[in-house]
Amino acid sequence: MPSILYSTTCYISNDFYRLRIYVDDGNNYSDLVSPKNIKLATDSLDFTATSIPIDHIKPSFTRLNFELLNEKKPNNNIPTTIPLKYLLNVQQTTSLPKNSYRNFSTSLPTPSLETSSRMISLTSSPILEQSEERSRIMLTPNSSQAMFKRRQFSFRRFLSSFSNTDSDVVLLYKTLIKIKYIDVSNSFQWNIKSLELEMDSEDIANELYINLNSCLSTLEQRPHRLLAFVNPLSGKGRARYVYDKKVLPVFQEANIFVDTIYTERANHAQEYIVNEMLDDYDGLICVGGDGMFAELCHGLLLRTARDEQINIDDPHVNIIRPNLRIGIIPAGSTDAVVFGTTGLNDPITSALQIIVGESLLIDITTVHNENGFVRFMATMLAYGFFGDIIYQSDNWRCLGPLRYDLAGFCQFLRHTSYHTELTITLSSHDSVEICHPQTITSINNGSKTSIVSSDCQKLINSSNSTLTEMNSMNKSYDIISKLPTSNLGFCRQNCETCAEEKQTNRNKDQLPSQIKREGRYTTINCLNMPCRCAKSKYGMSPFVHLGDGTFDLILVKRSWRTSFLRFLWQVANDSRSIEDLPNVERYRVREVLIRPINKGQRKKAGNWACDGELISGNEIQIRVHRQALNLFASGIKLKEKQQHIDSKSETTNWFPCMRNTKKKISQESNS
Ligand SMILES: Nc1ncnc2c1ncn2[C@@H]1O[C@H](COP(=O)(O)OP(=O)(O)OP(=O)(O)O)[C@@H](O)[C@H]1O
Repeated sequence: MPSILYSTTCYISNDFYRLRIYVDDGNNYSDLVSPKNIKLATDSLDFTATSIPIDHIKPSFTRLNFELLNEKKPNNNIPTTIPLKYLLNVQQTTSLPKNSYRNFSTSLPTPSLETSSRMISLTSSPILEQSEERSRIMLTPNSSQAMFKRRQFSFRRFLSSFSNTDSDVVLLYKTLIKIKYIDVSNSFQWNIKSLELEMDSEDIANELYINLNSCLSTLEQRPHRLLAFVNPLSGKGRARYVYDKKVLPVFQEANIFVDTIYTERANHAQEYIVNEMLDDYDGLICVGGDGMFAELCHGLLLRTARDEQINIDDPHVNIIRPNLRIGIIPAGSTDAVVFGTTGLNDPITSALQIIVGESLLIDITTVHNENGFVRFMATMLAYGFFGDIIYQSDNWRCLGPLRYDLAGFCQFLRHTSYHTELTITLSSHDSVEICHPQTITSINNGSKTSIVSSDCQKLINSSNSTLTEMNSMNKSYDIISKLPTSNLGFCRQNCETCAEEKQTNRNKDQLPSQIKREGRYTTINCLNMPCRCAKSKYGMSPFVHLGDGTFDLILVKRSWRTSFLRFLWQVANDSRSIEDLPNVERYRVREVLIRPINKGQRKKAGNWACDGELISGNEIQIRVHRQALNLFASGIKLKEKQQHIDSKSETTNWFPCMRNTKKKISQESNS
C-alpha cells in the first residue's frame, strides 16, 4: 500500500481532482513514515493536509498522483502520476479573470512570497517574470476578502464542473499553484510541461506550495550551482544562441545558479579547470561539441590526478574519478558523446537531465606514447584512414565542415594502408560470454580464458596474422574473440553489463589474455563509445558499453577499394554486423599497444587522431579505466524489444531519434 503524505483537492482545467503526494512503498518504505503523519482524505470536497515527515522522504519513491473526481472522461493532457524527481518548480500565484483585471488590481496588496525555513528558496527568474501573464500576482499571506468569497463558492464551482455551466465564481480571484514538470513519456526527448492547479483557498494553496517545495528540497542529487563553459564558435557559432536563449532559462526555472564563461581561445576551459577554485560548484557544463567536452574532461581528470599526486606519465597508472560531474549541452557539429549518452542531441533534454541530476559513469582511456602521457580518450582513437582525414582537413579549415567530406574523399582515392603490429589485451570474461556457445571450443580443460572459436581459427589460418600467447606461466593457450553480433545488446539506461562489478573481481587473479596481430591495415580504431552522429546511424561500434571497463578495437585490413567502401557504407548506415565483412575484425579489449612498422625510409607512417585531435607518437598504448568519469546523463532508454538485437537482417530503426537528426541539426543551425 502506498503511504499518503498529503492529500487535497483542486481544479485542473475546470475538472475536479484529488491530488495526493504519496510514497510508493513497494520497497518497504512504509515503516519510515510515522503513521500519525499519514491521513487519507475521505471526503472529496474536504481536504486533508498533514505535515510531511521531511527527514524521511525517499525522493525516488515519492510521486504526485492526480485522480479525477468528476464523472467525466479523463483529460489526456493531465498526467496520472508525476514522480517527484521530475518536478521542475512550483509557483504560487493569484490570477484574475482577464476582463476584471483592471477593476481588481488597485485593491491588490504588494506582492510577496512567504517561504518556510525548511524549504528551498525560490527566487523567480527575471525571464519567468517577464513571461508571466500580466494578470498574475504573487500571493500574500494576508488573504484578500476575495479569497473568503472564493472559499464560499467552491462547492458551487464543483457542481458547475459537472454541469459545465459557468458560474459567477469564475469572476473571483483564482488561487493557483503552477507546477512545471518534466515529461519523459517520449523515452528519448524530454520536455517541460506545466499544470495549473486551482486551489480552494489560499491556506490550502500555501500548504501545498510549502509541502511540494519541502519535497523538492529532498532531491539531493540535483545540482545547485554549476559552472558552464560555452564555446561561441562550436557548430557554426550556434552554441551561444543555444545556451543563452534555450538552456539558461531552463536552469533559471529550476532555480539552479549557473556561472558562465564564454571561451576566448582553444584550451581556455581546460586551463581554467586545472588552475582555478571549483569548490563552490556541483558540476561543470560543456556547451559545444566533442572537442569542447574533451577539454573539460581533460581539465578535470588532470586536476584530479595532480591533486592526488598521480604520475600520469606511467602507462600503468590508475586514474581517479573526479568528484565533479560534467554535463554536456550539445551545440557542436558531431556531438557523438551526447548521442552516446542521451540518445539524441537535444539541448533541452540534456539540460533537463542535468537539472534532475542524472548520473552516468563512463570509461575513460589513457593514451601514452613512447615519451609518456599523451591524452585521455573519451570517444575514439584512430590510426590510418580517419587520422589522415583529420590531418588533411586541418589544412582546409577555411572550408568549414565540408572539409571532412572532401578530405575523406581524397583519402579514399589514396587508399593507403599501414604495416602495423598490435598487442591486444582482450576482455577475457566478455569474450567467453559473448561468443556463440556452439562456436567455442575449449582447449584448456574448460578454462574460461582458454577458448578459441572455430570461425576465428579459420580466420587466423587464412590471414597472415600472428597469434602469440603471452602467458607468464608459458602455458600455451590461444584466445580470439572477434565479436559476433548475436546476443549483443546496446548499452542502455541502467545497463547490467556496465553495473557488473563482480566481473572484474572474479577475474582479478586471472592473467590478462593477450594476442598479437600484425599486417597491413587501412584503419585501426579504438572506440570507447558507439560514436553515433548524423552521419552514422548506429555509430561505428553500436554495442560498445560506456562503463564496463572495455573498449572496442576495429581493425580494417588492406583490401580492394570496393571492400573498404562497403565498410564505410556500413559505418554510415548499419554497422551492427560490421565484423562479418571479410576485411574487418572487431575485438573487445582492455588495452592495446599499436606499433607502426616502417620498413624503408620512404614509407610514411599514418596519422593518429584522438577525440578528433591529432596526436603524435611512434607507438601508442591505450588502456581503459573503468567508470573514471561521472556525467550528468541518463543513458539511452530503450524499449524492451530494443534491448537485444538478434537478427542481422533486422532493418527496423532502433534509434528513432536518428531519423530526425539531420533535420534537427539543420533546423538548429537555421535558427
Ligand atoms: N573561443 C574559442 N576559439 C577557438 N577555438 C576554441 C574556442 N573555444 C574552444 N575552442 C576549441 O574549439 C574546438 C572545437 O570545438 P567544439 O568541439 O565545441 O565544436 P565543433 O568542432 O563544432 O564540434 P564537434 O567537436 O562535435 O565536431 C575545441 O577543441 C576547443 O578546444
